[in-house]
Amino acid sequence: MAAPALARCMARTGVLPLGQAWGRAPRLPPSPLPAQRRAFSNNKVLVELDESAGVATMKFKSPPVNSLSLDFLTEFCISLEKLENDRACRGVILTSAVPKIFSSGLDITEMCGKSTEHYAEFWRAVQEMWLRLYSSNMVTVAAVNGSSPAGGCLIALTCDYRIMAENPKFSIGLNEAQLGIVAPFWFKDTFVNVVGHRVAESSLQLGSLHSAPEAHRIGLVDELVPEEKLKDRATAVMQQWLALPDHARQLTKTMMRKAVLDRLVAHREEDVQNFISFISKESIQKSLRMYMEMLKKKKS
Ligand SMILES: CCCCC/C=C\C/C=C\CCC/C=C/C(=O)SCCNC(=O)CCNC(=O)[C@H](O)C(C)(C)COP(=O)(O)OP(=O)(O)OC[C@H]1O[C@@H](n2cnc3c(N)ncnc32)[C@H](O)[C@@H]1OP(=O)(O)O
Repeated sequence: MAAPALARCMARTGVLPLGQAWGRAPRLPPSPLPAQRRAFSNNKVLVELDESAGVATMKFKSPPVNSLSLDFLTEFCISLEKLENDRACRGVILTSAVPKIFSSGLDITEMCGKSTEHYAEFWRAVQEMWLRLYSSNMVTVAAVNGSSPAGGCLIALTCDYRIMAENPKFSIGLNEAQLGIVAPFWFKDTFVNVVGHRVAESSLQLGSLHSAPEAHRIGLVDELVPEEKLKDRATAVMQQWLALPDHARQLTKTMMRKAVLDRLVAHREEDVQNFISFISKESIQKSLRMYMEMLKKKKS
């Protein structure tokens, strides 16, 4: 199904028509086939699957800043679903093909001056991305090779393990408060599960963007490595995780994440309505417009 048709279907039903994102049967190990590499790509996400290792790399390629637009989110979910259903794939590394940027977070233009229907469609796609990634049966490793504010940080937090390039110019964090907006409860829950309540509380209130060393110190990322070693390190970490039996790891992951996933699943439509009423406020629209202007001025 083409991305726009799929987006419409997601807007109508609230889920991708490809199957449920959570509560799947455990994955089976891949059959011992000869070594093979496959790649598939749509406009914004490139996927390379190394069948012999059982590992895919998903590269975000939506310049200039890999913002999470409706199209991006739809393509992301399609790619993830394909891998989830592929017995040859047991793990996925998420990284960026755009230099210096992992992802700039939700596409602000999707949240400015649009219709209620558009906000609902967009927010369902954001929810879908998170539900699918957080509940994935695959091992998920974020190789954070650039700045990663807000929704970009959420993607990294949603993975099982985070490795960041130790470039002092890269920052990561849930900076929503700086935009005059509020991270929804499931962003907050995911953050708390990674860094703990105290750190999450102050970081969220201040809308902090943490430098790579600071992010490592507070546990937001698990490791820092020189940029040129990021890919190899992500591959090595993936191998360590895949050395364990899938079923034990998957059931443990489900046990750790179920409460947080269930909370959104139970309140999904309410969360969409909250988003619409919040984002439609004139004061919030004004804050977002000013923020976009600030980004543009920074350039000139
Ligand atoms: C109790 C009640 C609670 C109710 C709550 C209910 C619901 C919750 C409501 C809302 C929740 C929303 C959650 C939002 C999450 C988000 O992710 S918001 C997005 C936050 N992102 C950012 O703040 C990042 C902004 N961007 C930057 O800081 C920089 O662009 C950069 C990523 C560091 C890259 O810098 P640089 O390389 O210098 O590139 P430029 O700044 O020049 O940018 C290039 C062009 O890209 C445009 N752009 C950048 N980011 C975005 C974005 N996120 N969306 C759309 N567009 C973006 C930028 O404007 C430039 O455009 P032009 O070339 O000037 O046209």
